[in-house]
Amino acid sequence: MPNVPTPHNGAKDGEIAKTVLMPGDPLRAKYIAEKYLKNAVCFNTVRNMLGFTGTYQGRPVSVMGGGMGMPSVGIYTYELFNFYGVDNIIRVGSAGGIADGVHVKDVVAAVGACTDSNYAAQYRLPGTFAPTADYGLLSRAVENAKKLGISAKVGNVLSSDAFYSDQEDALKLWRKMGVLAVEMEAAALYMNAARAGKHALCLLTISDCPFTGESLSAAERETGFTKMMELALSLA
Ligand SMILES: O=P(O)(O)O[C@H]1O[C@H](CO)[C@@H](O)[C@H]1O
Ligand SMILES: O=c1cc[nH]c(=O)[nH]1
Repeated sequence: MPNVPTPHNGAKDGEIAKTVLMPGDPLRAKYIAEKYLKNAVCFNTVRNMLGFTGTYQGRPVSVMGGGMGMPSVGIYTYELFNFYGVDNIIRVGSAGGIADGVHVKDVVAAVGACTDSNYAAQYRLPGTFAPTADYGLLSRAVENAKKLGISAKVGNVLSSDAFYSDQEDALKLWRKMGVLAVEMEAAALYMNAARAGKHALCLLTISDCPFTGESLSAAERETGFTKMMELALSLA
């Protein structure tokens, strides 16, 4: 591959598996590699955006941080899909629960990702693009969740550009549209996958609920998402 390594990823051709799990936090990537992967080898330390390849139940899988927000995840996923030959990226993120009945530690699978971002403008479409999960990955995630005894909530999420928004009522408006949770990357991941003809899925664990004040600590966010991680690994 003439484009690798890249300015953001030190991996050489062949060092990254066809399926990549992608948390925002590179330390969550390290945690997943150490806890679940056999013979994990670190392929990237550029900007401390750690990436590892190993095997899970005998199958090759990589895990790499993607950073926070759509510009960051947009760079890493673009390079993985287009320069490293990756076929599947499964985001394993944290999110704020906004719909009634969504609580901390719940697992959410994002069918679609609404967004307040302008990321799609680059495609110059004559309308509005609907960023969606890959149906094959999503349907397998739903099946595997049942087998693993995980009650995943499946629905729409919001990928927002602002964690701290000046628009106080924004989340109430998305909630009226049935949106389950808010995070900051799925829409760009789904758009990059669509444009590259590849596959993506966003799995989330609810870390806080802005309307009720429920919240997990930073340590629980780094390590406490085992159900989601095992579900994502089952898709590799
Ligand atoms: O836990 P991660 O995967 O980083 O996801 C969520 O957490 C960050 C904000 O705290 C944003 O990146 C948001 O999408
Ligand atoms: O993006 C995020 C992630 C967690 N919680 C939120 O409220 N927003």
